[in-house]
Amino acid sequence: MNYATRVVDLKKIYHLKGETVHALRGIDFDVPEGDYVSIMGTSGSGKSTLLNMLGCLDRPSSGQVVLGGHDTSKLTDDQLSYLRASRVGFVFQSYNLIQQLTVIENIEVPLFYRGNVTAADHRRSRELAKMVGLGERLGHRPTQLSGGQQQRVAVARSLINNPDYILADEPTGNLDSKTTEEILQLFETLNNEGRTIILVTHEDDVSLHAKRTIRLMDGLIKEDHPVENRRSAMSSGGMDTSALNVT
Ligand SMILES: Nc1ncnc2c1ncn2[C@@H]1O[C@H](COP(=O)(O)OP(=O)(O)OP(=O)(O)O)[C@@H](O)[C@H]1O
Repeated sequence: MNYATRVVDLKKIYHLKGETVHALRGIDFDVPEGDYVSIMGTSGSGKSTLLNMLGCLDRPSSGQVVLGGHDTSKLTDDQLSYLRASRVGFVFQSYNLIQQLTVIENIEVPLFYRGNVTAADHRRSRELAKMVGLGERLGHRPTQLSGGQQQRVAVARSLINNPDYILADEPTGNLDSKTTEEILQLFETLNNEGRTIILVTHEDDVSLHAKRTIRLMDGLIKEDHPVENRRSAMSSGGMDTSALNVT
């Protein structure tokens, strides 16, 4: 089996003003390619800390996160940044779009970290915009878009580098229920096309759309199980996914 990532005895200790916080106390799990995992847990259970490790935003105190064959704890800052930019697609609760840039420019932002942007890249960003239903709004700026549309831009941006997985942090936290369903439908379509998704959420309703739930408690995994009675957000009609180019 191929794995998008493997997490081995992951520990994270923070030192703050003479205090030691054991945020992660020995976490083990694998994410096979094509999985759709929701990470849940009460406030302070370690979700953000784990997300930071999976997103190569921080390093473990001990243990491993293996991504693309690399143990991230062994990489230099530059290597870690490169891995982050090339192998992880991020979707955040607050979209994190650049207000001065258009839809198409926002989708292309991750390419600038990689270096040259080719004509093929421009074609792909247009196709991704179309795939998320924004083909007619390429020149709009974030303030001219609804919350759901902004999150669609963020999803398209997360895919521009053909990442190993999408890491979504409360991606529907700012959206109403109808728009939440639309974004979850988009994730479901992407997962059906083979994309691996790791999603952090507080909401049971959202986690029921994933294939599997990992529940953290006090820095440890309390539960890791397939989702029973999985919900589908798919409605008739579907979506144009021809730009996804899943490999
Ligand atoms: N930079 C830091 N320095 C010191 N302690 C930290 C730091 N970041 C997190 N912690 C502590 O680590 C523990 C886990 O925090 P974390 O933010 O990962 O939890 P969480 O599950 O994401 O919570 P929430 O749902 O409230 O965001 C908490 O006790 C928190 O106070």
